Amino acid sequence: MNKTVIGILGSGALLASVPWLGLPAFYESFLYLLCHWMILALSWNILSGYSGYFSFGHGAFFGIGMYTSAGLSANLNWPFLWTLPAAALMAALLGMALGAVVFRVKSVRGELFALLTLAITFVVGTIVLNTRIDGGPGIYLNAVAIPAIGPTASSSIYLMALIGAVATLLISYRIHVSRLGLGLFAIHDDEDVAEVMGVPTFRYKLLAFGISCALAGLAGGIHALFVSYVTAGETFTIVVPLTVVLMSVLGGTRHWAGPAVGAVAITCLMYFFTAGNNPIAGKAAVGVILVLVILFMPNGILGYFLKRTAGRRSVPPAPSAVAPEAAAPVSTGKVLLDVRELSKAFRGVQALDGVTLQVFEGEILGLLGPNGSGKSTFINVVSGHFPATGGQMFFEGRQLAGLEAHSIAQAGIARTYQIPRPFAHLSVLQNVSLVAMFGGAALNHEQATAEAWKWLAFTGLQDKADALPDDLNLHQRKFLELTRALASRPRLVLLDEVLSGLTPGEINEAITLIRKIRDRGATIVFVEHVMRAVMALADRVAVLNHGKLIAVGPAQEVMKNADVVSAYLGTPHA
Ligand SMILES: Nc1ncnc2c1ncn2[C@@H]1O[C@H](COP(=O)(O)OP(=O)(O)OP(=O)(O)O)[C@@H](O)[C@H]1O
Repeated sequence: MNKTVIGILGSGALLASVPWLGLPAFYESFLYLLCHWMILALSWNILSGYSGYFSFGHGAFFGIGMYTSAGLSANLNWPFLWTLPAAALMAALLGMALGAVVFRVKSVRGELFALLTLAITFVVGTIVLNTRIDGGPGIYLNAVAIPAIGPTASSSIYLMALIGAVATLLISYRIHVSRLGLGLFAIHDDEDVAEVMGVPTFRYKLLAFGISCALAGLAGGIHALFVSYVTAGETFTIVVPLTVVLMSVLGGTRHWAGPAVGAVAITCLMYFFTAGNNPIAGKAAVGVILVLVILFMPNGILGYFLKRTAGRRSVPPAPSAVAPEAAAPVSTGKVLLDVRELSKAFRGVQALDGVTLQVFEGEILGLLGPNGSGKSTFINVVSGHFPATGGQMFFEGRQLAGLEAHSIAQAGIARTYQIPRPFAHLSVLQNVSLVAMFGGAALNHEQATAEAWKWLAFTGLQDKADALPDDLNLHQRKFLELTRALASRPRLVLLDEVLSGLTPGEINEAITLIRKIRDRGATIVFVEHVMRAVMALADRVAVLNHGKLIAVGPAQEVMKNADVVSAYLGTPHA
């Protein structure tokens, strides 16, 4: 068991002793509220903070939990503790049913997702109010037997919330340090790239949403007993989502404990002002503090302090990683990628028009063509970034058309982007190790980090391992794209204009590097406008024009082809 888990369990055990200290009941209800808001804020953060899908629907899932526990215990006489798993399950089912539809639609991201989840709160509230679930007068829980966990009724409710808070902290922490957490942070920064790098984005979002909703449902279930009277009007409001967003942003959404810090800070502040008969002043104070935090601590209180202490800590030296051993180039003549009649249309633009092309194992194939001829689209379709509109693609005999992008990455195809698209909030090392974990190499956390160091040494970026992508210059960002592609140990690498924007010296360096990549056993398809690089590297070239393949063969021959000359220079005027 690691120190963090021991710390969480130890603090929980200490707080669990409070009911036996003989303190006034006031302390228990105050501690109850702290735990209650901690569960809600931490659970919201698991989807919204980690993956960036801002949900305003937490009130709906919390409310479903409240009504499930209230209905089952007060109307159907279930023992109260039995109602809690049901509350969590009902909330999770609603969340996952919603996610199963919404997460498939690319356009429902950002503010649209927030609005949609807010609308769900009101829809669920209206249904509950106008059906037998509530029926109008609400549900009373006065007659429900409170499970005797502590010495008194109020201490029992507090202990239930404490157990929930400890469990939520443990779950939040475990997700943060797991593959799921890393995948969610990648989704936060660039979901499309995360998918292309091998992260199963749909499954991860759905799982995070399910866990988040289940915990909100649990908090709702316990809260039903705490308030002992449940009404739709007070449950399905904007208060819960707004408060948890404030708490999480205040504490820091990128840290597993940030929302807990925010929950403690805001609950204490509100309690302080309410106890002094100044609840309005308390709300104003929370607002002012939040504005100050957003302005001066954009990563929240915890993010701010962690950054400061990290700055003071000496950065551990990079392990003495050596670049991977060179494997013998494999030029077997075997077809690695077999593309047949591939087409892609974008509303009226036929970007690829029946392209048939074979890529042989161990070769470097240059993909050429004038601007807008379909080169990047070819890479986008083969890597699964865009679905094809027609045709077939076989990689090592396996059909790629119809596969999701993460499955294509896991099959052994890696790519770079013409304009580098690193994960902005992950360090250079994390950017590379993430791909080693999720891509074709499928390594565990430790192996992936070691693999990332090796490839950073190979591309000369090891001194930048702790930097954020924004701190890199263009040359380094292009090399980071390359390093990420290599860390997945791909059998096919698709390079999209890695040389554009580089100086002549940097281009020479990149040419040497691309040769080394092939010498390590990978097959390369590269899109390039820098002709001296094409001539120096390519075994064969293929030329596209208006989405059609017009020539393929050795570079010297193809560049003399009349169709190619006219595609680049135009047809001579009579
Ligand atoms: N996402 C998109 N939506 C609509 N049209 C697109 C999209 N991506 C590409 N296109 C269109 O498809 C055609 C081919 O574009 P593509 O980017 O593949 O060309 P390219 O050969 O890579 O060009 P360049 O050398 O300038 O990068 C162009 O007409 C382009 O405008």
